[in-house]
Amino acid sequence: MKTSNLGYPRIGAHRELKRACEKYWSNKISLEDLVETGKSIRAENWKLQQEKGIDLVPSNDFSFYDQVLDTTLMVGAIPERYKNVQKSSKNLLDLYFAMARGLQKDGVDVIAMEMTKWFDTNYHYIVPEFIKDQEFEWVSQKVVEEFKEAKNLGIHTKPVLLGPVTYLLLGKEKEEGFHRLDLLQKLIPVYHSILKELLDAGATWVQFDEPILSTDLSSKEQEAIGIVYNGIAESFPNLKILLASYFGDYGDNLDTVLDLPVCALHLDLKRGQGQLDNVLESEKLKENTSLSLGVVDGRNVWKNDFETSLQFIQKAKEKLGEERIIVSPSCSLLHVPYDLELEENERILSAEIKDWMAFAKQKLEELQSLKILAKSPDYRSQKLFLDNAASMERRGGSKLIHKPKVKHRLEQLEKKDYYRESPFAKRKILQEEHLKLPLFPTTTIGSFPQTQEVRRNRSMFKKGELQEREYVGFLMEKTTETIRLQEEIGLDVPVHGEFERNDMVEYFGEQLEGFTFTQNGWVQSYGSRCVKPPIIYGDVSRPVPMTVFWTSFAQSLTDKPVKGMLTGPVTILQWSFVRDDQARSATCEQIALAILDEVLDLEKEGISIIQVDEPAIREGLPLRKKDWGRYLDWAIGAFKLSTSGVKDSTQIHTHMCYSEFNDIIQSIADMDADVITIECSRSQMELLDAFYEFDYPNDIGPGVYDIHSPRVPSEEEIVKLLQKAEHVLPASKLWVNPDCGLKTRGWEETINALKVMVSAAQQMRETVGQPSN
Ligand SMILES: CN1c2c(nc(N)[nH]c2=O)NC[C@@H]1CNc1ccc(C(=O)N[C@@H](CCC(=O)N[C@@H](CCC(=O)N[C@@H](CCC(=O)O)C(=O)O)C(=O)O)C(=O)O)cc1
Ligand SMILES: N[C@@H](CCS)C(=O)O
Ligand SMILES: [Zn+2]
Repeated sequence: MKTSNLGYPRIGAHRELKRACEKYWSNKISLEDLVETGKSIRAENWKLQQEKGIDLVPSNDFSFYDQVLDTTLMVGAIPERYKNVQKSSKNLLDLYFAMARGLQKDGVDVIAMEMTKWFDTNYHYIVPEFIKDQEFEWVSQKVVEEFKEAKNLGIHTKPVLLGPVTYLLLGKEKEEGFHRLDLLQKLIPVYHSILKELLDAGATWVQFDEPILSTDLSSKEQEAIGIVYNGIAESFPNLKILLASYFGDYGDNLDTVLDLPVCALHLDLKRGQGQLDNVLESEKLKENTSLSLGVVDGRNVWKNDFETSLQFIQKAKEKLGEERIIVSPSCSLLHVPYDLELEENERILSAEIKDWMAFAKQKLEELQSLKILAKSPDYRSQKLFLDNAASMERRGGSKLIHKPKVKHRLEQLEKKDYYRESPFAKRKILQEEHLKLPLFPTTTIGSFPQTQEVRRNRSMFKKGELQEREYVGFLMEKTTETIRLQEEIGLDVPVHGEFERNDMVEYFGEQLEGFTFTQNGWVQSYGSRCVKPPIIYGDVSRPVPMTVFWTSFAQSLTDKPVKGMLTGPVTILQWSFVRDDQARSATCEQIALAILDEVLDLEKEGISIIQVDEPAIREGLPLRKKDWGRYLDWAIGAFKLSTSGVKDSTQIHTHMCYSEFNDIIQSIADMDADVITIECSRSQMELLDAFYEFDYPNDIGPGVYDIHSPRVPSEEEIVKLLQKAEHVLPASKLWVNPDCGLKTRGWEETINALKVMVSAAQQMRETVGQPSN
């Protein structure tokens, strides 16, 4: 029996990589310093995993930005627009960062590659771009270099490669007339060259990640998997292939993978528990194929229940024998924080709840314990097991979890609680009378720049170095300045700016009962950006108002209607670590009621426009279509529950970014928000087509400029986008706003861009009804 890990967090236990990257990007440290930081994080991770008894320690799971972008550079799929950067860069990392972030320097002006969500996680990958005559060549040697780097430290690793089928399918065709899978035959030789070099360097195992196998695949896509892995096995008979899919079971792809001549097949037994029986009972399971049993949850922070895991392991052991079992996490540990031991402040994370949890480092220990216990004939009498069982029992019996009042409130819900009083058409008239907004009303999505100054003040306040009075005074100043600024710029619906928030989810988690949070539980979201997901351990309720003070304060500074800003129940759920002792739908409904309480309090305080952000609704969609209906029922239901109790004259907005709407447009319409603001500029308003074709009934604010870039758009550009929008939707339905919040931007570019946006809206008002050319 072996233990294996699929991947380890790479941002550094104290976010060393984040800090080093950001310093390098602002020319504060040299390339050598940055490279050194990467090297020391890798060494630390490898040594730790070795110390914790992991037999198959991954390499090439490290990344300076993203593992999909690493693959793009590895196979030389560098889009044409970076060729000049490639020629002028002295090193591959600068080219790599230009692809990730765009580059505006020394006369070069090149936009970044698109970024989107990695399956149903809050991690973002850089989308590969392909053309019809795409060529591939082995460019970046990273995978071989890192294998050798570990070897020099005396650690024999298992290199991890993103498999070619998933890589191609996650990309986009940038031209018409071909399908990206047609490129497979050109891509395979590059993988073969790499494998040859890895074998020459002494590699034995290679892990191929093909998480696309947890989604619905066509027979052509399944065939592609067969072609790739039969080909590799044939060309490299001495290579031990570990094929890994995760975030779900293999479903209809199971026969395809069981046919493959691989040394080990990884099963995610957290998301796909039922598949172990299917695999063990299948006549197709090859005699020499081992199973990597993903029993330790790589997507959550709860301590492993050894009894459950050991039952899986024993079952597999009885059927296959000990030597064909590998004990693993369900997926890479990239999605969980580093180390629970760093959580030392009991006032933040109580000892009682900490006892129920395991972060990446603790999960390594769990793998080792499971291996030891699985080898023991009477594991239930072992101390390792008894300690774990006692902890499970303490959690099960804890008084912190169940709140009868919350459960009772859920039981009382009626159908009417999920519906607004009147249909949209009637609400719209009442809202127009009440709000008196012009055509093409202008607004922003909520956050304004979270500058170093804002973060430093909060950090000082949290450390006790700044009194509450001073911190609140500082936030009041920022909010006041921001309201004044929005008035000067001429925005019709100002916001308070969200300066008091560390994060749009964590901030709410900190104020809700049933949630706890961490000091250092950082998880990479994209590139150098991290989030600290709150942890939902019990029934959720809202003890006191969360945003009323700041919204009312902002409203007191202006006669314009200030838009209240909340995060919606599905997004709070999706971006938190969620309790695993009840259905996610039940937890989501509890959060919805807490948000409803806040919505009603804002309304009571005279706030007439309330935005409930739901950027994660699309991301939470199950990976298999058959599961969509059930999810959408409860997710859309939760949003409606959180917003339906208001008066007809109160305008509910929602906001979504990173979303493709075509396949869920009916559900978006069912949310019945009076206004939806969406990310649209990077697709040049293409996303609006879904709203047009569906004849979407309510109002829409298609984002008119990209907030991920410091670039200030021109008025002409925005007018063009708005005219495009007006072609598909009547002017009376359109709002004007950026793609998303402005928290990652600087002040200067924010002010300039908003001025241009307001001016473009004015131009549109003047031309309404006139034919545009
Ligand atoms: C909209 N997005 C979000 C997602 N998920 C969320 N949970 N939240 C989101 O907003 N998913 C999809 C997208 C992802 N986009 C982003 C965008 C930006 C960030 C980001 O900027 N992250 C910050 C951390 C934010 C935060 O929690 N800040 C805290 C702590 C700040 C900090 O590091 N403090 C320093 C001290 C600072 C000083 O003294 O100067 C420290 O603790 O050492 C805060 O503001 O209080 C990031 O820096 O990565 C994430 C996702
Ligand atoms: N209100 C949030 C939404 C981000 S998706 C913001 O403006 O940052
Ligand atoms: Zn957004």
